[in-house]
Amino acid sequence: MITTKDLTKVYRSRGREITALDGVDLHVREGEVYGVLGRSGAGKSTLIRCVNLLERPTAGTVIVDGRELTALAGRGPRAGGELRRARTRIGMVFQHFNLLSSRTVQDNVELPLEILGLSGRERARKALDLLDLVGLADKARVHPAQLSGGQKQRVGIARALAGDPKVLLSDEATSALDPETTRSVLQLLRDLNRQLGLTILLITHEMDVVKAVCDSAALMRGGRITEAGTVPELLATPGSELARELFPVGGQASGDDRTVVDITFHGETATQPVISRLARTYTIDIAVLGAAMDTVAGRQVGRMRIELPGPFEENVVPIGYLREQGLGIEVVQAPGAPGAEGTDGRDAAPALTQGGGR
Ligand SMILES: Nc1ncnc2c1ncn2[C@@H]1O[C@H](COP(=O)(O)OP(=O)(O)OP(=O)(O)O)[C@@H](O)[C@H]1O
Repeated sequence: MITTKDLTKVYRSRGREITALDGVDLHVREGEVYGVLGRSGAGKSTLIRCVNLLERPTAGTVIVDGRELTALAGRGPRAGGELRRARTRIGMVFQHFNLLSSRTVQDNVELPLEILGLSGRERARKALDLLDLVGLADKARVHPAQLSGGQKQRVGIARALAGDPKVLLSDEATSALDPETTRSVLQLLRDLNRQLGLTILLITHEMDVVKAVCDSAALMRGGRITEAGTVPELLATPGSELARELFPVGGQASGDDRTVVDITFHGETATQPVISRLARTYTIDIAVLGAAMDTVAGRQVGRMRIELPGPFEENVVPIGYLREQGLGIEVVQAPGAPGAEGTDGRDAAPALTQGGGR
C-alpha cells in the first residue's frame, strides 16, 4: 500500500546540508498497522511528511496505493491538482491535533469535505457519521477548547477520515496524551484498521505503542532504516534491537565462566516444557536469570534469560537443542566462544525512548 524507494531528503539551511533521509526503502502492506520508531532526529517526521509529499523528497520515489506521488508532484501546472486529489486518500493525524479553535467540532470535520466540494447537507451527514464512529456524536456543536486531549485527537481522526482514505498517517498522535487516553486512542486506531481495512503508518518514540497496535515495525537511525519486519519476525531475530526494546529481559550472570542465553517463546513453543527437558536430557543445572510474558501484537510471547554452567564450548549441544525446538535464541555471554569479545550482552542497549517528544 505504501512503498518508498531510495527516498532521500537533504535540507539546506544556512549553508549547511542535513541529510534527514538517506535512501529509505519502506514497504507497508495493505491493512497493516506499521510503526516507525527511532530517537529524536532519526528522520521519522521527515519520512512521514515525504510519504504524502507535504515535504518534497530530494530523490527517490513514493508510491501509495499504486500511484507514484513523486511523479504527480513534478508534472507541470496541473500536477498540484492531481497531487491534492491523491492526497485526499491519505489521512493525517498530528501530535497537537491542529484543530481550528474558532470552528465547532462538526465544522472542523467538515473542512476537508468543503475542499472536496460536497454540499452542505452531504457534509453534515458525513461529519456526523464520522463523529459517531469515533464516539463523539454528542460533541458536534461544541468548540475544541471544551474537549479533553483524547477527545480532540478523536476529532482529528474523524477529520482525517473525511476523504475516505485508504491510508492513515499518524505523527506521534498519542505522545501529548496521558497513558489511559493513549490506550483508548490506540484502541480506536486498531478498531478503524479492522473495521475499515485502513492501512496505518505511525511514527512514535514509544515502544508501548508498537506493542499495543503494530503488526510491523521499523527502526530508524541517522536517516536510514536499520531493522524492519513483522513484530513476530523481529522477536525471532537474534540480535534485533527492536525485539530487545520491545521485550526486555534483565538478569546478570552469576560468574564469568557461565554461558548466558536469551530465549524467545512464541506460538506453540510458548506452551512446551523446554527448559525442564533440556535440564533432563543433558543433566545440567539451569538458572533462570530473568523472564517475562507479554502480549505483543495480540500474541502471547515469552522471554527468558537462562544461565548454563561452563564456557560456550561445553554448551554448544544444549544450545543447538534449543534452536531445534524452534525457539528464538540469542547468546548474550559466551566465554571461550570464537570471537567471544563483544558477545557479552549484559550492557543492555540504551533505551530508544529518550527525549522523543517535540
Ligand atoms: N525543515 C528543516 N530544515 C532543516 N533541517 C531539518 C528540517 N526538518 C528536520 N530537519 C533535520 O532533519 C533531521 C531529522 O528530523 P526529523 O524531525 O525528521 O526527526 P524525528 O526522528 O522526527 O525527530 P523527533 O522525534 O524529534 O521529531 C534532524 O537532524 C533535523 O534537525
